[in-house]
Amino acid sequence: MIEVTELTKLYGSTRAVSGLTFDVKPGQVTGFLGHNGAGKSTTMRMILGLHTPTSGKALINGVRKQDLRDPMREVGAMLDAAEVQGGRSAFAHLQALAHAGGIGRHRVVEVLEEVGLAGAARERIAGFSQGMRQRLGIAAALLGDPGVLILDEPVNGLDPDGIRWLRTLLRSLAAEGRTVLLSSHLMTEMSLTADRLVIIGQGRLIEDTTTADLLGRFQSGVLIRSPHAARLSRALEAAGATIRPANHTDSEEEPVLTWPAATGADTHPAHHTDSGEEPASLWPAAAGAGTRPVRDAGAGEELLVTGLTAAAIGDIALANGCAVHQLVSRRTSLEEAFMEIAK
Ligand SMILES: Nc1ncnc2c1ncn2[C@@H]1O[C@H](COP(=O)(O)OP(=O)(O)OP(=O)(O)O)[C@@H](O)[C@H]1O
Repeated sequence: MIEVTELTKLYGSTRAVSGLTFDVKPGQVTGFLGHNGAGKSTTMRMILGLHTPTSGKALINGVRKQDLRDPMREVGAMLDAAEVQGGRSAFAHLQALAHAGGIGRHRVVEVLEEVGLAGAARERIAGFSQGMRQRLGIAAALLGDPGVLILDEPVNGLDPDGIRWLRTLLRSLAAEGRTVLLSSHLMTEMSLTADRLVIIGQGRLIEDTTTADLLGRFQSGVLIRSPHAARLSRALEAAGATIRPANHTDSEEEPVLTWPAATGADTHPAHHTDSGEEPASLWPAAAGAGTRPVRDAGAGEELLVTGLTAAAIGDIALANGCAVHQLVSRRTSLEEAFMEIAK
């Protein structure tokens, strides 16, 4: 278990981490997401006792890392795989670490097997690819068979096979009841690996949620454009659909998709005052959309419909005598969603 409470780190005038609070629970893979410079590495370094917090605290199994009685067996970490000295062999490197932690030689053999480096164990690290270095870093983290694992950008440099291997490894370690925290700036990869997502931006917490919840908010939808948008919207909603403006605007109005957790804004629709045409109740505050009423205007604005297939939408439009000028299935890319959330 990792507990981060009101953690703050200032580097001179740079506020790298700001009042960050979240838990990382055992039995799950937790993804720690943020753009470059968001504060992920700084947070991990504070959890690992390598940097001193300006304020707040970060605990592993209820105590600070430096107060753990048997640190290597309680927590394993990989921060920067490139830092490893290149002159030694992988075996010699791991054996030195094992020796320092009072861990037997047999464990070195085991972890080399586990990360797929047994065949390269006697080769000098200097000749390793970035992916091999990542595997070696993960082997080092696993040496003490720890209950808590902290990995900074472990996917970097891995090829697709390596990424799949790592995903399976981390999920099985979590299934054994371990606490697994890994950072990344790749939303799609994290969504495939992590059960929970802690997303930060500029050192602050933006989201702490399950991956399933986040994916649900960015589910598939169908983009439609109709000169009878209001009538069609009513018919679609009556059939159980949720409708919101699509994630762009080509009018002079403000952008329509905002992310409430990022802005803290209350995005519940306000009554439309300039046309008075449609009640705001047309617009459920679904998925945190910055919503506004639908108007029938020219070719109509682009709307994102969720909860119905494109075929069902077409049938409903026909049954209600609504022309449709565009009907396109769309899946919001998770990277797009992440850009929106974390900006
Ligand atoms: N030792 C340091 N001295 C001064 N500023 C630092 C130091 N370490 C990090 N920073 C600054 O703190 C902020 C957070 O950096 P950090 O490396 O924690 O972010 P990150 O999310 O891990 O980014 P990346 O994915 O690029 O590693 C950045 O503005 C960075 O420049």
